[in-house]
Amino acid sequence: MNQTDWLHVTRREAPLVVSIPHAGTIIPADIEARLVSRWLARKDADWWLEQLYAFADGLGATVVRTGVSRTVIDVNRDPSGVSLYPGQATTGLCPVDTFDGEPLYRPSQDPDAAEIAARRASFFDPYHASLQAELDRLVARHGKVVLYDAHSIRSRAPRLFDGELPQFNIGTNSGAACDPGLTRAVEAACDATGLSRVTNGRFKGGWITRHYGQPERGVHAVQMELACHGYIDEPAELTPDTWPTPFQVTRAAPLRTALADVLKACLAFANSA
Ligand SMILES: N=CN[C@@H](CCC(=O)O)C(=O)O
Repeated sequence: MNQTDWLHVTRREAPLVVSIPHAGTIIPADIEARLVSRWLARKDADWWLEQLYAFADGLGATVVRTGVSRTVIDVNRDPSGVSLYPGQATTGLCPVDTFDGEPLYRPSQDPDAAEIAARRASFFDPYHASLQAELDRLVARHGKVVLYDAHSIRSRAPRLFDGELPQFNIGTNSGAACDPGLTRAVEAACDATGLSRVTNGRFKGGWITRHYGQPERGVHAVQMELACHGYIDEPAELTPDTWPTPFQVTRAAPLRTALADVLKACLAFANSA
């Protein structure tokens, strides 16, 4: 697969990079043939994020997005295979089950170490080479850059967390990934909506936030995990007939306005002395 078929980089000049690691649905045919079902393999995608954040390049943000499904390889996981949350339920670099614990592969079809290494070379490394190059380019130009890692998830996923997720879940690797001033600015933009928000709750930031967030080197990273009911219907029961639901432009409008304010707050922080 040619890189341009799946790796999308919109290059702009402002000191803000938006990473979209989980909206992809591409699964190569040889992998798909070994999966339990096409639907299950795409169930945990961050649906419609490219539509939700379509305004970002208009703000001057550089956007890096993979079209490849996280089921093939998850670019938000440590490439060495170390768990994001040791001892807790989570999905891995080449996940073998869904958020709900359903097996993704037919019996004896899980990827072995050689296949994981090949997927890493094909899809993980190019994504990160692009992300690193864009961050380097913008740090060289501005000195200080915000990396905003964009996610969404169902508001209820009992294997991963109790109860219902707030609308905005900000992750900064418990404060290590960015200056506290950026965290406060993003929190303020979320809180101005009156909608629910938590910082470093269940979602503290994945590998992208943890790896690139190095304030001392000019990269301030923040992860935004949205409860997806802010822009789409979330059915009580997920089946191939009910999920995913379509993107809803009207429903998404207030959330988009809030997210534009969040990204503007990121830019104001990056442009500050
Ligand atoms: N929708 C995706 N969520 C992220 C969250 C990472 C974290 O735990 O903060 C993921 O699975 O990579």
